[in-house]
Amino acid sequence: MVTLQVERVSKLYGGFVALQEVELELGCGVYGLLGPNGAGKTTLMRVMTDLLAPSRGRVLCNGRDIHAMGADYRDLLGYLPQDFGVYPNFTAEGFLCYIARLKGLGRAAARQKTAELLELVGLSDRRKRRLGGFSGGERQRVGIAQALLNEPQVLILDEPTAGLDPQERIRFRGLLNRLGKDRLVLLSTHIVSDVESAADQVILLRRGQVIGQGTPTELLRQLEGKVWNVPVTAQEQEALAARYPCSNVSRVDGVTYMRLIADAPPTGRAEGVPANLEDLSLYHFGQTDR
Ligand SMILES: Nc1ncnc2c1ncn2[C@@H]1O[C@H](COP(=O)(O)OP(=O)(O)OP(=O)(O)O)[C@@H](O)[C@H]1O
Repeated sequence: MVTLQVERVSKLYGGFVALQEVELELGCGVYGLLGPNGAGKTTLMRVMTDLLAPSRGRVLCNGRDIHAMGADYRDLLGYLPQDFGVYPNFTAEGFLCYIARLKGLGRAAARQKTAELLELVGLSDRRKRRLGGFSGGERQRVGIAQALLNEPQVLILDEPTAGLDPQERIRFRGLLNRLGKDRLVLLSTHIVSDVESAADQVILLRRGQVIGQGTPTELLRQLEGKVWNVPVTAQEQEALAARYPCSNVSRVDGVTYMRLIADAPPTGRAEGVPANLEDLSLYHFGQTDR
């Protein structure tokens, strides 16, 4: 089983602290790195791929410093960068074969691996089509396939769901579940629903610091007894919004409900409800997807 340990990693860009004393221990499974824009997710992932040197601290894979491991680490690693670009004139099959050859696979092995991965990401029927005509979701799937060419034990995906439509997101979650069974998968996102159903563990990153790590259930325990569904009148709505963080407003049978985070019931009609990750994101980051 593979493990990754991030040991007191800090990263400074000039005087700006992008990561501060980050400590993490990861094993097999799917980890969702959740944080608002600018929290330091890409920086942390680049440090964990050994593409970026930390200012302080180090990352260990199975107990060995990844920088000292060099090519040995890259053999274990698959990476989908945030700005994954494709060559529009390549077919899906041609592109993957090309990357496979660059990664050192022989011609026959490259073909076989390409066919296998196109099947895994559900693109076999589109293998002869040019990438230039692919949708955002199809392109991301090609990106994931290229990251899997060397059968990595560590798979790092930076914002893999960017630009996916709802259908593609669901499909992507299924793929992640399969991939996380026997390897370490770390994906970053600022979209709460991405980690809600796909991640075994969630890592919360805010202003370069890890402010929480655990299963969604463990993290949600912090909010027990603090989330309220409150029926409101038009007059109440503004005053309550100014006073409490609001993770949702809904309308049912002509009544408006606000979902509020507060230590005590905000009004006499407030009903306590179980917290979800959307509430947690609002609580920690002051923002939701909505
Ligand atoms: N090369 C750089 N030089 C200076 N500052 C940088 C550099 N790269 C990133 N930063 C800053 O460091 C902070 C963290 O950036 P990073 O890209 O890691 O965040 P992120 O959580 O991935 O955000 P996003 O979701 O927007 O990609 C940001 O404030 C960013 O402006």
